[in-house]
Amino acid sequence: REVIEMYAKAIHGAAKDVARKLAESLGLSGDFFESWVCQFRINKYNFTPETVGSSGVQIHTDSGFLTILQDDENVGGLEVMNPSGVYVAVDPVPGTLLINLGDLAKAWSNGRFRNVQHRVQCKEATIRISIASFLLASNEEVEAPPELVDSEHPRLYVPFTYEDYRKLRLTTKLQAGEALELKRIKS
Ligand SMILES: O=C(O)CCC(=O)C(=O)O
Ligand SMILES: [Fe+2]
Repeated sequence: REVIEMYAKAIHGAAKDVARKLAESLGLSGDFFESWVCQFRINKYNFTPETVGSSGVQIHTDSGFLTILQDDENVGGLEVMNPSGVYVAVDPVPGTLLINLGDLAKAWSNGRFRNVQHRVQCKEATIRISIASFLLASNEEVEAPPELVDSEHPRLYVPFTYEDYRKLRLTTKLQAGEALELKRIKS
């Protein structure tokens, strides 16, 4: 329990650091993510000879701002979709963490960041374990800061809370980023 608490605290801090640096890369400074929360999921895949070649996790985007993934060091299978729509395998690199951006990053950045689609394929009949830590918003509404909105970059999405958005993804079963388009401001 102590180890998990330490891990959680460190990852939460790292997630907020990375988010702040991403904001800085857009020329913004400020405490945008200070109150944002982190959620963890330990994924265990019981891959068998029958599941080889099939999907362990279907194609999806993560709903939060960013995900820090501690992937299984021995068992590959993660694939991300590149901008041309081609799956690219992300082979495990021991001792590293992987970061990918989710739907909130696209909304918050007014479309500048991309919510990357990914899936997990079963490559071999073995147990695969990964730890995904998601940086999610606080209770407040997520909206692009005014600096990212101008006449050339009109506001793309209505402000929404993460809770509201999570429910939308669940009820519509749109897991690959399409739910965000339901929040798009019609022009
Ligand atoms: O297990 C993995 O490598 C990825 C898991 C994942 O995409 C997720 O938990 O959202
Ligand atoms: Fe994911």
